[in-house]
Amino acid sequence: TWSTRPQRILRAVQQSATRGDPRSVVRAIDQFCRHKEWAMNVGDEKGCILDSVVSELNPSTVLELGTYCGYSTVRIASLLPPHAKLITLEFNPDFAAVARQVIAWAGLQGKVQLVEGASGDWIPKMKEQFGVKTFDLVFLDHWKDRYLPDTKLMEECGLLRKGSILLADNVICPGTPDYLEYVRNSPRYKSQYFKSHLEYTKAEDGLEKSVFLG
Ligand SMILES: CNc1ncnc2c1ncn2[C@@H]1O[C@H](/C=C/CNC(=O)c2cc(-c3ccc(F)cc3)cc(O)c2O)[C@@H](O)[C@H]1O
Ligand SMILES: [Mg+2]
Repeated sequence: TWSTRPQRILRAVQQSATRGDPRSVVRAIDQFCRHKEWAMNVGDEKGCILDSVVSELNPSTVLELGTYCGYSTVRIASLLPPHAKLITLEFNPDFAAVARQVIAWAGLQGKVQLVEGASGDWIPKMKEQFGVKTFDLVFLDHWKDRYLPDTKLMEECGLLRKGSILLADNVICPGTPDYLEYVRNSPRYKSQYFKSHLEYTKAEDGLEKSVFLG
């Protein structure tokens, strides 16, 4: 096959979605991944939970760990208030290149800063590089064994404030047991599980929403 799956997802967006219309970009990716090729986007069912958390919080500063093709980046950015900023980290240059084009097709490049690099390297530099004080919302959707170390790193770097929300994908499938144990047992978090399904399937999965208590 001449292309990669992310490139085929981008082509589906360019062929089926309307430029500047984020909802049509989300729909095009969901259609492609449900009917043509499965891909690890948060998907439409968990995506609605993501949308409700973002809309309720109305965050000014958002961090996303693991951009992949930019599906959740587009969902989140399309719901942000005018001056809000979303920083999304992606260390695979091919995925980052696709995500940039998906985000641009949705017309959201003004709200999104896609940073090519590893979360472990960039989290300690957020304040000095991007003038970020703290994040109102962090969406974790990168390597599952990195959720916990990166959460501890964000705490150590002072990037979380009383009331910051961590929203984690895949806490059941593939699963993030050490992270779940931490946020559910630490006195510094109030955690809540939103039961759903693995994107485009009937398997159980869910999002964990954890409020940092300071
Ligand atoms: C470690 N620091 C990092 N810094 C920056 N980017 C990072 C990154 N780790 C990973 N990434 C990037 O995030 C993305 C990785 C996501 C990992 N996600 C999954 O493995 C995943 C996997 C499944 C899945 C579920 C069931 C199954 F049978 C097969 C797969 C479902 C999901 O929703 C998933 O999110 C890639 O784009 C990768 O390049
Ligand atoms: Mg995921």
